[in-house]
Amino acid sequence: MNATAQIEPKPAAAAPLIRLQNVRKVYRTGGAESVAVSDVTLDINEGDLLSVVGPSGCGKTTVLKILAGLHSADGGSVNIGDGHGSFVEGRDVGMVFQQPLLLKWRTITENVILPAQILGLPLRAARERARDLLQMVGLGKAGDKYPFELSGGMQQRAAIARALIHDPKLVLMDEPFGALDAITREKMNLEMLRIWQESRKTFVFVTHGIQEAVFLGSHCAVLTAGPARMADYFSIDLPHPRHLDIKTTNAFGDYVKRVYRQLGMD
Ligand SMILES: Nc1ncnc2c1ncn2[C@@H]1O[C@H](COP(=O)(O)OP(=O)(O)OP(=O)(O)O)[C@@H](O)[C@H]1O
Repeated sequence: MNATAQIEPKPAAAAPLIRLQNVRKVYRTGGAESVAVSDVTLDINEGDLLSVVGPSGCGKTTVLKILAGLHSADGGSVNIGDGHGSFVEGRDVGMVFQQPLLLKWRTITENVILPAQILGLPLRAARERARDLLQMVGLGKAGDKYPFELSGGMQQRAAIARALIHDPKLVLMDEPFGALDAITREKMNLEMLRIWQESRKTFVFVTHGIQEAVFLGSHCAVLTAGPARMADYFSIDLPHPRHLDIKTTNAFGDYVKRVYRQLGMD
């Protein structure tokens, strides 16, 4: 070996966008305490789609609220961004809820640009971006319509476009397809994967649906209730693009069984 050869330093692995370590949240009401989340530890890298799955009351929404900066944790640590003020919750988070929550007196475009207006971003650019986003979510012709003219699935697509209008780094989705019928929900799952890949954003997707969690996720966190804790966290190494027939494969079934096992349902 040449003694003068330079040894190139190994590039440092990129830091995760989000690091939760032993996160705990206790709600206190009327002198009573209830542990909503205990001991959640996970990393979310930029560009991941993390599914958070678990039964009602296991603390999924609480984890989202902590990520959104709406609640602080009572224990453990929450690190988002590089710690130098480059991540600002109001600006860098987009949210999608179970209901689309569109303002009925505004057109779809006017609904989509609302977060940009609230943040004081230039409106002309926001309108242009809204046009592109509506195209991306399959609503290219619906910008001038009002919410009542759209189906539930279309309204939820508009809500996804609205969550992306201010170009957030992180998109938090709380059971966004829970109110849709089964067939529309399957279609929205396919759309969701396409939107995730096109937008190149980091998504955290809360669901009760075990199959939905496995189908969508690049990673999956399983929370259990009573006591609320994180039971499992793993990456889902199923190939992309994912089509619905992947659900009939053994590999998909193995991930689903893993979640069932953690929830005591095997
Ligand atoms: N603001 C609050 N004050 C007191 N307790 C709360 C509050 N919010 C949630 N909880 C309790 O904390 C626990 C976790 O609630 P959370 O909403 O995070 O669960 P979840 O998994 O999202 O439930 P679901 O799937 O039904 O929406 C539940 O027992 C709930 O009753």
